[in-house]
Order: sequence, then C-alpha cells, then structure tokens
Amino acid sequence: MSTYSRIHAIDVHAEGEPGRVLIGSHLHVKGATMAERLQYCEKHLDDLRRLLLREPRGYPALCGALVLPPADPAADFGLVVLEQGGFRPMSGSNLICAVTALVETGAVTVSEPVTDLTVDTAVGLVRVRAEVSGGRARRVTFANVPAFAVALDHVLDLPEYGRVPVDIVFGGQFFVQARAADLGLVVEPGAAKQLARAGAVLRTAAQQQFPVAHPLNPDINEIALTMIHGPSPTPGVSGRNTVVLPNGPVDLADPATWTGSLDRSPCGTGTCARMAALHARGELPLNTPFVHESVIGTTFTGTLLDTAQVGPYQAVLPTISGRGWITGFNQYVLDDTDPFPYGYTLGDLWGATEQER
Ligand SMILES: O=C(O)[C@H]1NCC[C@@H]1O
Repeated sequence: MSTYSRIHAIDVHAEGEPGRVLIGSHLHVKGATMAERLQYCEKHLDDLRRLLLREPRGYPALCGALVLPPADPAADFGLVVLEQGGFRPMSGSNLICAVTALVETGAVTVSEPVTDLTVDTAVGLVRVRAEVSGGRARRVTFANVPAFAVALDHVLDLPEYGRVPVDIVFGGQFFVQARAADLGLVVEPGAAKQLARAGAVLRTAAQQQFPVAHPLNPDINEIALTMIHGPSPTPGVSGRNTVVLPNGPVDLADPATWTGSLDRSPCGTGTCARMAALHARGELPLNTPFVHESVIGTTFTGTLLDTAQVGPYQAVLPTISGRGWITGFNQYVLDDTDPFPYGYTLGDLWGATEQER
C-alpha cells in the first residue's frame, strides 16, 4: 500500500506574480534567528522547495512563501521565500501573497479598515499595513529593510551583449540592474524571451565578476536576480521593468542555457533596489511616489521615507504598496511511490532538464 504526504498551500498572486503560501506547515525549522532558519531551509528543505515549485506541481514562474513562527517576539510571523533559484531572505510579491493569505483566512488577528503586522525575515523586521474591508486584503504596504547601492555604472563584460554598465544593488536581495536600451531591448511582453535570455547572462556574469556580501549578514552573498528597466509609455508611471529569475543553471559558454522566467509583478525587492540606485544618483528624492510597472502592466508604488547607514553603505528606507489575490486553496500530495519526489524540469520550458529521482 502506498502512503501520501499532504501539503496544504494557498496559491496567491501579487500583481500577477504567483506565490504558493505555506501556512501551518508544522515543519520544524530550527534556528534562533530568521537568518539561521533560512540556512536551515537551504540545508534541509530543498527537496520540499523543488517538489512544490517544479513540475508536475509547479511551473517555471512559480515562487513560494513559507510562513513560520517568528524568531523575534516583536513580529507576528516569520517569512522564508522559495524561488526557483533557491531560498531567499525577502521578496515583495511573496510577502504580499503571504499577508493576503493570512488576512483572508483569518490566520492572523484582523482589524478593519487596517491590519498592522510585523514580519520577521533573515534581513530584518518588515512592518506591514494591510488595508482590509469585508475580510479581504485590498492593498498591502510594507516598509522594507534598508536598500542600498553597492556600485553604480559598473561595466560588465558579457558574451554577445558586450560591455554593459550595471548597478549592483540590494533591496532585500542583491540585484544586478541594467537599462534595456544598453542590451538592445525594450521591456515589452513581446520581448519576454529575449529579456529572460539577457537577464540570465547578466546575472551569471555579475556573479562571476562582482562578489557581494550584506554587511550585517555576510551569508547573504549572492546576486540573486537581474532587473532590466526602461521608460514606460503609460501616463502616471515612473518606469517599467522586468526581473529575470533563474530556473536552471546558466553556462556563459553555452547560449542554449541562457534562459529564465520573468517576474510577472513589478518586483518589490527589485523596485526598492532600483529606488536606492536612483536616489544615490540624485534622481529620486525622499517622499516622492515611484510607480513601477511590470512587463504585464501591473504596478507597485514605492516611496523612500528616509536614509540610513548599513555598514559602509548609504541606504534608504523604502516602502512598497501592491495588491494580492488568492487563486486557490490546494492540497498537494506526494505518494511514496511517485518516481519524482523532488519534481523535475525539462528543457522545453526550463533552463535545463533535471530528472533526479
Ligand atoms: O517582488 C519581489 O521582490 C519578487 N518577485 C519575485 C522575485 C522577487 O522575489
């Protein structure tokens, strides 16, 4: 007789970006701090991440949010983010997905018209304000951890694209950010494949050519994502961007591996990082709304509230505001006879084929 493991998840999207939210998972994630718990997930829960995000249960654009008890008693819950590239300390869209799921299922104490929450993450506490009416989270605004520019206009050497100036910036994760025009691209849905391709090259080259480490948490030391940005023709919008998430290993010598998946949302951590770069250039003052549009036309609104110091870096304190919608209440199953307990990827949709059993 075969047996099943069952995993309950609430599927949500934040301005188009899907996040599979795990609440009450009963996972014993060990660690005195969220930074230690993130490391525990990396060491012990990667099978679960792959099972949920890959085929046949997941798809390349899918992310996830693991809701945990907070390590800091000042917080309401702890958050560890699951992406195709690995576990992550923070994510704007996934935080909005988690808050939407928690509020709308009554898993946190909800008050209308505003529910205030504090989220414990591996990079610090994040204060959240959810606008709630009729039991629904209509809008989620969060005050992110400090964002800062590590380098502006650093020139990367890229195969095919040549020498391209980039910003290396932190907004809850480390980003390499480049202008679309410098890659011969525009940020439009019709260019999705070319944007994903360029994003994969930029991230891999940045990882090889520009080591990073967060001054307060040196274990956060990976350029996780690429942002490609440009102007927007939409009235009232400050700029358009897409973030490229890896969904398989990339080899700069093998163009067949230059793939990834585009963030369907305007990317919360990426927008914070982008605002930090603009502020460092004197192009975005404090208290000025920055409306960032995704490749599918959804928006997050960011604002810089103040400045701060993070180790040697001049930082800014950003807020991001956006909306989430529940798309499903699901129970995923792993049968112990299933030949793919870690899921799998196939090169038609993904960066690489991986069918480890
Ligand atoms: O909003 C964000 O921050 C993210 N969306 C998917 C990739 C990033 O984590």
